[in-house]
Amino acid sequence: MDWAEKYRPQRLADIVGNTSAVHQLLEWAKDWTSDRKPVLLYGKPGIGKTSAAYALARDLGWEIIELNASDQRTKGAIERIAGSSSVTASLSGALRRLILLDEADNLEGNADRGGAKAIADIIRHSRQPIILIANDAYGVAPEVRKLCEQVQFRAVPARSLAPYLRGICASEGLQCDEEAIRMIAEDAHGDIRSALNMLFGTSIGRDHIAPSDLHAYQKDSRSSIFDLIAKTISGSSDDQLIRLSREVEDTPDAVIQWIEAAISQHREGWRRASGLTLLSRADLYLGRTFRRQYYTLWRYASAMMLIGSATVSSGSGLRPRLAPPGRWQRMGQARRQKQVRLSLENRLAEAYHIPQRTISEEYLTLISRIADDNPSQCVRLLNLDADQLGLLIHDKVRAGKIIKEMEKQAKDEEKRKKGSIKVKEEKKTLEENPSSERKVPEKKPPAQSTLFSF
Ligand SMILES: Nc1ncnc2c1ncn2[C@@H]1O[C@H](COP(=O)(O)OP(=O)(O)OP(=O)(O)O)[C@@H](O)[C@H]1O
Repeated sequence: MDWAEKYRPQRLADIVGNTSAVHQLLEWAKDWTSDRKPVLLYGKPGIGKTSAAYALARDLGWEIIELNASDQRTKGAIERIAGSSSVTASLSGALRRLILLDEADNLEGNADRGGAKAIADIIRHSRQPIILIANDAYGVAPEVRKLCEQVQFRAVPARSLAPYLRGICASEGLQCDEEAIRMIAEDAHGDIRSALNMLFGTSIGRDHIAPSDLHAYQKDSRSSIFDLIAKTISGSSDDQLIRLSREVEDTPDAVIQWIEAAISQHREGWRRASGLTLLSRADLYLGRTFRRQYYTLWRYASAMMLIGSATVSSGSGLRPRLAPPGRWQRMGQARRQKQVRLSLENRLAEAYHIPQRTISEEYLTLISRIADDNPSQCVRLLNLDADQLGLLIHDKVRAGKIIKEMEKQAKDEEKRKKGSIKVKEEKKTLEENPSSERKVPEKKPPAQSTLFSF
């Protein structure tokens, strides 16, 4: 068994790092009642989200049902599996049944059509606790996200990971040099699964690990795009660049964008101009590769983008900031924005019984003006989240404040309600037992509300 599985944390206390997230999760579970929101655990892969959910269930003696494969994500299947289990008592006699929805940021794919809506319905009606897991909270459909309490898992820093790796070496009887431990902890970038895999991979056939063994293991494994771009800009040899380009997982059309981002950082205009000219030639070859389905052309494209850029960059002394191309980030933001817009238009279409397209083309400006005059009423009526309101009133910051204020008011109202139930009980006790002398506070009138309409 590989070590990532062998050392999967069994109890919450075994989870490395993320103390406050684990605490938040435990508090949620301890106080759980059926009107409590489900939890959305999010964060990058390999940092313990799934393990934490299982460990929580084990610590509390809860049963766990996991739904993760996309073929289980059709509306009917979700309703059948999670819907029924969420409202019936556990057969095994466990106190509760924890429903785990992994890959919650992947509910809208082809096989999942209807998934997000089904999950939103289940969440609203479930009488059992639910944990959703996602890498990116914003990838989760807004109608689901806003029903959840969000708990962020963060990448585990190398200084917390190193002692953990040392412990594993000790229990495996493996000697590992401090420098090797440090390198593994840092190379993992917070991903504990990847650190364990690297340690396990390097340990095969050895009882001692030195930093040089690690290099050998890393060389055997795939090189990262970071190595490839750094080596290209530092002007490494043609052979080395071609070898690295075969090892990276990224396809040439992704690599070309990374190089473009790095080449654009040259101070000298001629380097930028020559580099970008070469990239545009490489891009032509890539286009032809796809159009003609003739993959031999990839080689020309790779050679031109890598060897060409290395020639242009050699001797520049540039140490580029290696970051994913800004265009991807902008595309991600645009995609997110589009999702918010679509969910808003669908909500309006449903509320006013007007087709979504008509809303988009004819009514959005009008509704936006009305919403601007009375945003909180609009939120109440249409059940909007901060992103949707921000889009409607064209002001993200104001929308955030309004939603926060409304959540606060809702909490206060909840407390007031609980208080008035208590007062009623005390009043009843007083009537039954007049000798008791407690004063009954006056009941406040309910908040006024007006209708939002157009
Ligand atoms: N915080 C942690 N403490 C201890 N071990 C961990 C932790 N995070 C990850 N691991 C190790 O990595 C393995 C994978 O972790 P897990 O499946 O919980 O990650 P994840 O965040 O849910 O990742 P993914 O998003 O890919 O599902 C575990 O079996 C465990 O060995």
